[in-house]
Amino acid sequence: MSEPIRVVVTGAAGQIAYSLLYMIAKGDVFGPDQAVILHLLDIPPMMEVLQGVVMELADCALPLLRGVVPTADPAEAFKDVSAAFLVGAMPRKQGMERKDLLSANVKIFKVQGEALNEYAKKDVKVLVVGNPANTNALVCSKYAPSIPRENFTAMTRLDQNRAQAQIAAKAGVPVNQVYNVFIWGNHSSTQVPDASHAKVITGPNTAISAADAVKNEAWLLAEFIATVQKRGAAVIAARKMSSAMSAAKAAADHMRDWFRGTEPGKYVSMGVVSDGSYGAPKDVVFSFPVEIKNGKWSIVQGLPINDFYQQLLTATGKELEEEKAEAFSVINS
Ligand SMILES: NC(=O)C1=CN([C@@H]2O[C@H](COP(=O)(O)OP(=O)(O)OC[C@H]3O[C@@H](n4cnc5c(N)ncnc54)[C@H](O)[C@@H]3O)[C@@H](O)[C@H]2O)C=CC1
Ligand SMILES: O=C([O-])CC(=O)C(=O)O
Repeated sequence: MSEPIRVVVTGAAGQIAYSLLYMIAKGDVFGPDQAVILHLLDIPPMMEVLQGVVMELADCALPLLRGVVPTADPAEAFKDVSAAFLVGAMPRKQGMERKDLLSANVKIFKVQGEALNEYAKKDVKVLVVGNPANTNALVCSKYAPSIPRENFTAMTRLDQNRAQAQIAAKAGVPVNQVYNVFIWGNHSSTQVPDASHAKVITGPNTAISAADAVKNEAWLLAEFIATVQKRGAAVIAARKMSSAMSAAKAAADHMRDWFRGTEPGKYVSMGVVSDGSYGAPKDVVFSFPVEIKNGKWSIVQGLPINDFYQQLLTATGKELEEEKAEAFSVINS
C-alpha cells in the first residue's frame, strides 16, 4: 500500500459530491491499493451540511479513507492535492442553457485556479465538472500558470457514457460491448456525439461498426445525436434537479482513466486545451478523443471526419470561442 494521496472535491456538500465521494473513498478511482485523504471544500453556509457528509463517510467504514478535511478555505482545501474534482458551482434549472451559468460561476474558477497555483502539487490533475465546464476549465488554467495547461480538463465523459448507453440499447448488447463512441467540442447542446468510429463487440475477437450493429444510419445521424445533446435537459425536466449519480460516475471514470490509463485502441472523451487538432479553435477547452498512458493524455490523430461532422465541429468550436470572450469580460467587469 503506497502513501495516501490528497484529493480535493469542491461543492462537497452538493448532490454530485454525495455520490462521488463514496466512489473515490472506496477505491473506484485511484485503485484498490491507493489510500486517500479527502479534502472537502464548500462555502461557509454549507458547513453544517458538510459535517453530515463527514459523518456518513466515517460510517461507511472504508479502509482506503485515511483522513477527511472539511473546509470553506480554498488554501486548506487545495494544499498538496494530487487530484482536484472541481464540482462546486451553481447548477442550471429547466429552460436554461449551461452557458447561462457563466456569470454566476466563472469567478469561482478564477479563485480556485489561483488557489491551485499557490497550494496544490505542481502535477495536480484537475477535472472541472461545474458548468459551463469547458470554459470554466480554461479560466482555471489561466489563473494557475505554474501548473501545466494539460493538467486542466473538463468533463464530457457523461456525454460519452450517455452515447455508449444509447448505442448499446439500440444494438441490444451490454454497454461494455460498445467502444470508441466519443464527444467533440463543448459540453453543451452543440456538442458532437460521434458514432462513426464506434464499434460493437460481437465475439471474443470480433467487432463490427456501430452502424452495422444498429442497422439504422438515419438514427445515428439524427435522433442519437439529439438525444445525447439534450440528455442533461431531459433529466432536469424529469427530476427537477440536474444529473448527479451519472455525473459522479462519469467524473470517477474520467479521473480513473487519467491516473490509470486507457486500453490500447480504446479512446475516451476529455475536454482539453485545444492545440488546433481537427480544425478546432486553439486555446479553448475542446473535447477530443484521447488515449492515456503513464498519466498523460494525447489526442487521437488521423481519424477521418466527413463534412457532416466537420460542420458540427465548426459550430461547437465557435460557441466555445464566444463563451471564452464572455467569460473574460465577466471576470474583467
Ligand atoms: N460536466 C458535466 O457533465 C456536469 C456538470 N454538472 C454541473 O456540476 C455543478 C454541480 O452540480 P450539483 O452537485 O448538482 O449542484 P449542487 O447545487 O447540488 O451542489 C453544488 C455545491 O457547490 C457549492 N459551491 C458553490 N460555490 C462554491 C465555491 N465557490 N466553492 C466551493 N463550493 C461551492 C454549493 O454550496 C453546493 O453545495 C453544476 O454547475 C452542474 O451544472 C452537473 C452534471 C454534469
Ligand atoms: O444538464 C445539466 O445542466 C447538467 C449537466 O451538465 C448534464 O447533465 O449533462
